[in-house]
Amino acid sequence: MNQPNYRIEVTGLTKRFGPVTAVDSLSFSVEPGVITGFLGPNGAGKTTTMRMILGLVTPTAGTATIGGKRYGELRRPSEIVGAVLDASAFHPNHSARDHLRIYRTMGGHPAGRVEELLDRLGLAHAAHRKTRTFSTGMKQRLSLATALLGDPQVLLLDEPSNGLDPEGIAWLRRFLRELADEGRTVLVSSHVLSEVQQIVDDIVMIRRGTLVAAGPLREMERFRPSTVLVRSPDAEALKKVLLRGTSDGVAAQSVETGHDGALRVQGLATAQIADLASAARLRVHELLTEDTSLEQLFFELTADSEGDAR
Ligand SMILES: Nc1ncnc2c1ncn2[C@@H]1O[C@H](COP(=O)(O)OP(=O)(O)OP(=O)(O)O)[C@@H](O)[C@H]1O
Repeated sequence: MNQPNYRIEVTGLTKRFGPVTAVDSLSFSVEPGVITGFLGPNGAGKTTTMRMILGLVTPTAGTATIGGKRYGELRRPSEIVGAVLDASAFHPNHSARDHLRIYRTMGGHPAGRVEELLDRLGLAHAAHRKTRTFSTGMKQRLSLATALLGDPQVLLLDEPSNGLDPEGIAWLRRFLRELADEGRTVLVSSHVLSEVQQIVDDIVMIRRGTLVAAGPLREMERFRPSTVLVRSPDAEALKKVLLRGTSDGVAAQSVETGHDGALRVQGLATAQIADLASAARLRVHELLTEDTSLEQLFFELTADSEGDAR
């Protein structure tokens, strides 16, 4: 069978709300079969982008397509795209089963879907309970069940890990993995990298509405400069030597002197530092590589966007 490729393609997407540019010439794609994390601090433009993909907000410029079509051009869109933008939007006096039945009927989905999804989402035991008694984790599950009623190939989830405890996050990870393994396109937004780091394969990172980085999470390693900590009684002389480097151009990109007098060197490996020190007859008492954590990298790459007026 020829299964269409439901890739999400965002091209030059821009949204201005009066003087505020929420999304600015943003381009990226999201592939089927993997989980993609859509990352950026609060206010970076994630929700606005997702709403444009879903046809809920009209772009000022650019396009967002799913399987090559804009949302508005999709036939029976709820069978192609499922979304959770607000995981608490339930009638408080409806039971989980009532809620799903209403949405199943509205969407014209098969009758068996409600029980099947209650089961799959681990909600069968709570199906009769009113949603106002639900925990955050149960609400997330019910939202996911609602989004999956049409058995969509594409899933867009806005901050699904918000408020989940570690067990809830582990459950979400397993569940989204199953969906991706079934060949679905899964886009998950978050403003906390550490919450989705264990969940996602690819990332799209934005800052102030523009793209910062995109690609497999493991390739983020190359954006992760390691710093070498150097302790030396000859620190000031060593700093000059490291910045000057070798005659064939191997030199430190930066050397900072910390409060403790230790040097923090970027752009040179420990062996290169040791060799340069030795050639200059300078003493080294300690050499230590410090890896930037991904969380720190995320913070650095997306810094200064929070609360900015744009
Ligand atoms: N309807 C609107 N009218 C005016 N400004 C808006 C509107 N919607 C969003 N914005 C602004 O656009 C920017 C991006 O907001 P958006 O909600 O898309 O960011 P986000 O990355 O999803 O952040 P959060 O994680 O806080 O939801 C913010 O400055 C926000 O105040």
